[in-house]
Amino acid sequence: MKVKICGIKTVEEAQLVAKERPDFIGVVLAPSKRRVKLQTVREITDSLKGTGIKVVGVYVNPTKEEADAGLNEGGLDYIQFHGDESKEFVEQYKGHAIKAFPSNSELSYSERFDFKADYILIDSPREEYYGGSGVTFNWSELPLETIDRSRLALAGGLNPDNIAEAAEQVKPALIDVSSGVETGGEKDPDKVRAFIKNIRGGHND
Ligand SMILES: O=C(O)c1ccccc1NCC(=O)[C@H](O)[C@H](O)COP(=O)(O)O
Repeated sequence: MKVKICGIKTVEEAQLVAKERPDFIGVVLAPSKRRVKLQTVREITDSLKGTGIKVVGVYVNPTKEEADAGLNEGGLDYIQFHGDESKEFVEQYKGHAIKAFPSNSELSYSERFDFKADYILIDSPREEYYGGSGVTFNWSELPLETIDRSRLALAGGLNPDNIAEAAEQVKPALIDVSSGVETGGEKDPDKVRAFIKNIRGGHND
């Protein structure tokens, strides 16, 4: 099970979180209290070179120019499409694509998994925010027997206290968290450590 710590805002925060050895770090380029500039993204990706940690840029309905600039100028490994992007748009980024859907999407699970993205991320229900809301949904609504669990990414209100149960119940390929490992709006290394430990059964490796 891979882990993504999302909403990193500075090189310093990236370095602190990297010590806990997540598989992915996320930076938000969409309108958000966590939004960062492309220049900062480049500084973060440069600072993580050689660590093996992949950097994911989170966008809501980007243009092709914006997504391409994220990969080429920002040095991103993946683009996370967190809006209402079409199948055709997302497919252009196969090999570098995460497609997020709110748990209350109008699309069926089978339609969501028809998107040719590397991961299909199921997040909190869409209400006020597109993402990073810290709101949990009922994991038992996921049709685990019929979806491609090797591409399933789980997010939405996860934290060090509920992650062991979520991981055990859902067994996704990727787990994504933001609010649940923050204190006062900043990433909290102790919470990140506890979160990853509770997924990896006591080992941070
Ligand atoms: O984090 C944001 O502010 C954000 C804003 C707009 C679109 C997506 C956003 N975050 C995407 C993520 O990948 C979060 O990690 C995911 O939504 C889970 O967030 P949380 O419930 O806070 O753990």
